[in-house]
Amino acid sequence: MKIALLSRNKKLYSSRRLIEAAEERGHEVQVIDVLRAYMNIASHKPSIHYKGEDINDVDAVIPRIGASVTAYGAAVLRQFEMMGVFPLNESVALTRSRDKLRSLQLLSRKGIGLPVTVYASKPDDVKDMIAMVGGPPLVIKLLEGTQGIGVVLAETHKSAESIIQGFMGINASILVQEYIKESKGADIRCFVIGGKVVASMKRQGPEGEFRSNVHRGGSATPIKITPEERSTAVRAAKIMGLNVAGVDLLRSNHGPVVMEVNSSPGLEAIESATGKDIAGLIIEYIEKNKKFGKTATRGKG
Ligand SMILES: Nc1ncnc2c1ncn2[C@@H]1O[C@H](COP(=O)(O)OP(=O)(O)OP(=O)(O)O)[C@@H](O)[C@H]1O
Ligand SMILES: [Mg+2]
Ligand SMILES: [Mg+2]
Repeated sequence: MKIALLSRNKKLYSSRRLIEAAEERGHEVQVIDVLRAYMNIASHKPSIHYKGEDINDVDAVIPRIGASVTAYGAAVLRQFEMMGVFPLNESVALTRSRDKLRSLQLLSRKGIGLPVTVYASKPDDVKDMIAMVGGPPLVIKLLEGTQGIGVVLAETHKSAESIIQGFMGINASILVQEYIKESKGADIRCFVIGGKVVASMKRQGPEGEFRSNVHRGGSATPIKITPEERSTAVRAAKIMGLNVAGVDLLRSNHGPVVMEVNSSPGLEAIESATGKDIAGLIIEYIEKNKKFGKTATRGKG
């Protein structure tokens, strides 16, 4: 089959591995930088052009769309869906997962365990907000943060208030969250493909750091997860509508809680921690499941 890989950089580990795994299995991969793709929005005749070429012979599309190009990338993916091309993850699920509030709301309505979380833009009553998550210590997160940047632990009322006021002062939307102390600076990444957890790793922050992000010096090791963790990860991916997802969990006293669900989970850490051929499993999933027009929304968004 012919696979379109939506990626801005084919030299990145995850892109390289997906290309390698597809080619090993005799497939052809075309890498498309979404920002350079252009689309004809003609009635009943959707098309995508890339570098002067009409892309009309693709069987499946793998989105690896960076957070900064989510909207345009999702439009390109949606165009493929309108053409009947099978997406590894569909555009609706991708945009859902990129919106932290929408994700938490979707997960909460299905009863997935979550850290107690309050969202705010311009709260008048900061003290009430702090009380809602059970008081300090608590975690304050910039909604736009990534790689652990913009995630702060406030240990006292005073520091919580001043950090929240500081973020409000620069008009940043924030999440205030119960601090899961029991997780001891570690989180669990469950890699889900087609409703199964195919690999999982524990990420542990360095001594004295509550954030486990590999970019903040965290280390990754394989971990055996519990049946409850497994079913939580699988359900979370399903609720988001993702065929492939990286579900991040914290081990709390009240069971596994989901921190976030990633629609383009990286392959490097999980493959090197577990030694598993995740890229190969993704291509296999496409081989088994690709079907013309097989999406929940057929590009309706
Ligand atoms: N409520 C919490 N309790 C305990 N630890 C937390 C909590 N929230 C976050 N952490 C720790 O901080 C790390 C970073 O938080 P989070 O994943 O929410 O932000 P991020 O990694 O910057 O965002 P993104 O994953 O979207 O790029 C987590 O991996 C986890 O180790
Ligand atoms: Mg994270
Ligand atoms: Mg993330």
